[in-house]
Amino acid sequence: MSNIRVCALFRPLNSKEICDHGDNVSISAVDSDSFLFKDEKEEEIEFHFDRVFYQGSEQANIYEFLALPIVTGAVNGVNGAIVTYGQTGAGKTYSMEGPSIMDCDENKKGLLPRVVDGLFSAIRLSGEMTKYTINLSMVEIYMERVRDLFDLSKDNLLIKESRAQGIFVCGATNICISDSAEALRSLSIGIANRAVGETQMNMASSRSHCVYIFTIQQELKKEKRSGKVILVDLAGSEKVEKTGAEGRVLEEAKTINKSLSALGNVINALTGSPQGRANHIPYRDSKLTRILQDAFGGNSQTALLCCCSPSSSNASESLSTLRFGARAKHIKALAHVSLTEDEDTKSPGALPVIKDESCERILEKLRQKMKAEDVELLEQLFVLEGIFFDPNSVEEVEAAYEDATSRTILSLQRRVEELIATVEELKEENKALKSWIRS
Ligand SMILES: Nc1ncnc2c1ncn2[C@@H]1O[C@H](COP(=O)(O)OP(=O)(O)OP(=O)(O)O)[C@@H](O)[C@H]1O
Repeated sequence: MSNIRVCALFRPLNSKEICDHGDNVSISAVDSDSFLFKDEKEEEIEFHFDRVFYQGSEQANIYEFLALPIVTGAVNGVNGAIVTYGQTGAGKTYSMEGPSIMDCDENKKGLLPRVVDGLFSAIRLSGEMTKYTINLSMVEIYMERVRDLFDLSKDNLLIKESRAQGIFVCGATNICISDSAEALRSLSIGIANRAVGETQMNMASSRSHCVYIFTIQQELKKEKRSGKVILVDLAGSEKVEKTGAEGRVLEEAKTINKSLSALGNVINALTGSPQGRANHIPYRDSKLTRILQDAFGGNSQTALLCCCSPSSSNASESLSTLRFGARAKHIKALAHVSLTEDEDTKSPGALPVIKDESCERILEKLRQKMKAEDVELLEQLFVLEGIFFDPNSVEEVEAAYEDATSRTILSLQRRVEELIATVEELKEENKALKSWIRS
């Protein structure tokens, strides 16, 4: 069973599209989960998704189908991510925020305010015995730098991993929210800060990924659980580099392309894993995939909303968005509950025992396969790279080891190149000195 939901969304035609191309659309609906798409050569391709939201769909229906299961999961300790993908102007931010995060018509409210309401109503329904704490952080990824949207002075944050928190943005402001109104106020501050940062850097919001992280901790007697919902409004997926862009715009486009490709590669690796064998998943190839690691891996539920313009004038970009979504639909992963550190190490429950056994089994296999000094090197590299993780398989350990060693080899190669250059410079200097002495 696949625990990723992939939906396609077609926003209404806008006035420019109508003015330039009339009401020519590239899609014709078959039913609620499939449609025919006409590409630029007028060839028809049939697409199937978990659900298709055609023009005029209700925001409430998108939330209920795509996000509600993730909200319910997060309140029960299962991580989840909701990602909007598509070209600039395709409706990603509208789907996420609605026309405005505050003061918005109830029907038009986007996923974010609905997720907030959903979290608090799930908590209300769960009874008074359980104590919940919800924290919110908001970061933006621009040119592979992670910036805190609650504190713009923190503009190059690191992504780390710990047993207790899983993947987290180190040093990001975490706001404890106690009700929907407070959450919306905080979100609107983050969104306003994003606009301030854009002006400061002369950058458009469509060129950065915006990441909203809700962490939900629950405590019942001595039992603690934690789940999180990550919402990502991705940068525009359009192929800017083909338009002859140069300078910073080209650099931005390359960086966005790289991170979206990394997202695609992670999806491919998850999709292409042969049964029963853990593939190496290249989460570390971009900040985006690293932040999403525990939302795309085993412990997660994922939702991808592929936003498209219905206009035939945008057929090429819409096709690439739909292909991305179609590929993602094959992700297979098993959701399970996150236990906090206390429970992880102290509880006599089944999971920690399984983990200990599997760790011991992995170490034993490594000892058989590798020399003692290699195992030691592996440990040192993990400390150097700040890798703390719970290996689920020998393959995972080996993949991380390969990652760390290839980066070390790369940096050693660079050092050797630098030294060769220095030797060449010294030789030249030596030659010059010798001829100066002779003359
Ligand atoms: N479902 C929708 N219903 C009505 N209008 C919409 C819808 N989706 C998008 N729009 C309108 O289309 C325009 C572009 O949408 P939006 O800003 O969400 O695009 P985007 O994909 O987030 O672009 P960017 O990458 O530039 O941030 C907005 O003016 C928005 O109001």
